[in-house]
Amino acid sequence: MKTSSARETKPHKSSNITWSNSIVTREERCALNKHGSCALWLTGLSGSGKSTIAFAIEKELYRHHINSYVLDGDNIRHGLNRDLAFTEEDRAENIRRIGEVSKLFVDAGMVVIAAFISPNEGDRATVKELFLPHDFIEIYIKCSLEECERRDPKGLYRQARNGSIPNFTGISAPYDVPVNPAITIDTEQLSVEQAVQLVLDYLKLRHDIA
Ligand SMILES: Nc1ncnc2c1ncn2[C@@H]1O[C@H](COP(=O)(O)OS(=O)(=O)O)[C@@H](OP(=O)(O)O)[C@H]1O
Ligand SMILES: Nc1ncnc2c1ncn2[C@@H]1O[C@H](COP(=O)(O)OP(=O)(O)O)[C@@H](O)[C@H]1O
Repeated sequence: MKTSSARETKPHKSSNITWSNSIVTREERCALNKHGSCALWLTGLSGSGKSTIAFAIEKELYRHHINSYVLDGDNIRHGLNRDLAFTEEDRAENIRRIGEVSKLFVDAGMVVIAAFISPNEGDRATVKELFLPHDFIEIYIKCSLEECERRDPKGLYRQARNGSIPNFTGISAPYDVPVNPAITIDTEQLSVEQAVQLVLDYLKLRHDIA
């Protein structure tokens, strides 16, 4: 396991700044929404099924009148994180920023679904520390490299294998398998519907969401 973490990558540069408290609390926002808030953090190889499952969870939560929003790696890299590439440092910064954005969503009273490869255990642990323990739910989207490569939905593995994409996770860049995820979804064994049900069942245990 590598030792770098998102926090080490970006030190706090600002000085002379204070914190302004809002008058409306998270609890009041949740009361207005009629449900609690949390972060579902999906991690896994490219092609493992993160986006597919994230959007399916969002749809199911919507059906249950639960306000949720997907932050998806590819999409976020078109905007907020368009300045970042796939070096170890840029991935750490990518994950740090998404951790902070996810924290804002949770404070806003929503269920945020973050779907990022987030390959580094240290970076994921740093994000986890931003949250109260039960507000951060790490979900390992498990799928063998062989199957991800067979699916190759965007043709990226083929390009990584022929050398036209450097630092490709699983091929030429590492992926740290989560040590103790709250939920493991093996997409070689479970359908998308079963995966969504697993997450919804987990959320039911909290009593305030699903
Ligand atoms: N070098 C390299 N390695 C891995 N992935 C790559 C790379 N280059 C481009 N892509 C595409 O970027 C998507 C992953 O972005 P993430 O922000 O989730 O990556 S990371 O968490 O910062 O590692 C990933 O999307 P998913 O397939 O949905 O995981 C790819 O489409
Ligand atoms: N059980 C499953 N769960 C999720 N995706 C699956 C499953 N079985 C097959 N797939 C397919 O695998 C691919 C996963 O792609 P995607 O969701 O973009 O993954 P990621 O976001 O991890 O790169 C899709 O083409 C999807 O249809």
